[in-house]
Amino acid sequence: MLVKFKKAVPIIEKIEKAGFEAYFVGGSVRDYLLNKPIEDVDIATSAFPDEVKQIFPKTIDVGIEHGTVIVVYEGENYEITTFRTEDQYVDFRRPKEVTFIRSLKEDLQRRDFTMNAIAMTKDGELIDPFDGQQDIKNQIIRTVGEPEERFKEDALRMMRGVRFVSQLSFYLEKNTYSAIERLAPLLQHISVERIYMEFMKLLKGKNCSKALDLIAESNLYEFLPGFSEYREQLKKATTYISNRNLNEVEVWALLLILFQNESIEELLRKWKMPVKLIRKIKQIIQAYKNRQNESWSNESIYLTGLDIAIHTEKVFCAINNKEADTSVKKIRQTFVGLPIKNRDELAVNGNDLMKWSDKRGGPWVREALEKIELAVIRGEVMNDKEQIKEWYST
Ligand SMILES: Nc1ccn([C@@H]2O[C@H](COP(=O)(O)OP(=O)(O)OP(=O)(O)O)[C@@H](O)[C@H]2O)c(=O)n1
Ligand SMILES: [Mg+2]
Repeated sequence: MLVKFKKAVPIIEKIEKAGFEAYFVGGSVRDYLLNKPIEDVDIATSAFPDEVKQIFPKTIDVGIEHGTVIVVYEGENYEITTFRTEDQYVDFRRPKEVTFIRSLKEDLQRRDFTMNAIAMTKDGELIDPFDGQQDIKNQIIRTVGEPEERFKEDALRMMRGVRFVSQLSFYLEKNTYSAIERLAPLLQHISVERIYMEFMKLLKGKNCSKALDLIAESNLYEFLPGFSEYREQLKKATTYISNRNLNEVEVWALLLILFQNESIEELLRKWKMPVKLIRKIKQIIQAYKNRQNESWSNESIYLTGLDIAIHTEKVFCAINNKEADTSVKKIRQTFVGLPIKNRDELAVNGNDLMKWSDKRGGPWVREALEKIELAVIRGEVMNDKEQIKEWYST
């Protein structure tokens, strides 16, 4: 068993000693069976939250109403969630209230996909009433029971389904997929924050192209903020992205370039994307426009910045069906060879200029510095105080 599970075994033992059941469940068991690195281990138990709190000296309340208590054990936090059913769903979202139950089987039954509905005992024995292992082996994403029921309980699960296609390169089982086609409009009931989180995970997955294609083919795209008019562009994007290894920022930029949307800012704000990320994507799109007109120069790489220049080149190559490695390497080399990497590295400053010309400060200082900066970058003058002085005064 993995160290991460082993370290948590004493927790399960303590719960069992108190007369309850407890198991490893969810994504950690799935990823373990897939031989993927696991993140946090989740534990499900028949003990109710109050009972869990009585067993452990150090706990944190995070979502008692959902049955989740964090147990702090040997410096680590563990989420312990009481077995529950969620039969009073309202509005196709996760319910406000849940019913706690004592049966593992019933808890597994309300989970989204068979691969996520496998429990593991502290001895590593698997409890798998819905044949999740078989589906993992066949690379199939299948809902537990009726897809309609599972998606109506929580419509975000449709996005989770395509997100797993991207992360795992698995296939959506036929009925699961056709339910997504039918029920896609239910996504309207889900908060943007939750959709955003799933979509970002999707964009980071290695099979992102396929997942975006499914989003375009099913009707999910219509219910992604600002995407409803862009089905064709989305389809096109999937062909550009395929086998390109673009990261999530690059895919966002590529999508927006294809959308040719006037107000990128507005569209991304609908997603509640962090402003820093919005700015970065906008920079890439701006640099892409320049890149369409001329190839990279010392000056344009310097002004764009290495990071943005590389993102831009990768997007440019994807859209123009060019191999990216060589040109990205060239951008790096050019950047390394630049005499200065930013204005602070310039051998002169505003004070020098004022001294030389015996003039008082003003907007001219900035303008002059910018001129010198570009001359240095273009190699017209060395980044050396004396040489700049000479160049400047002639
Ligand atoms: N809408 C949801 C979200 C979660 N789950 C269940 O809760 C588990 C844990 O949820 P979460 O951590 O959100 O997802 P993971 O499947 O663990 O995926 P990740 O690796 O991204 O955490 C899932 O495996 C699944 O059994 C569910 O049934 N329906
Ligand atoms: Mg998880």
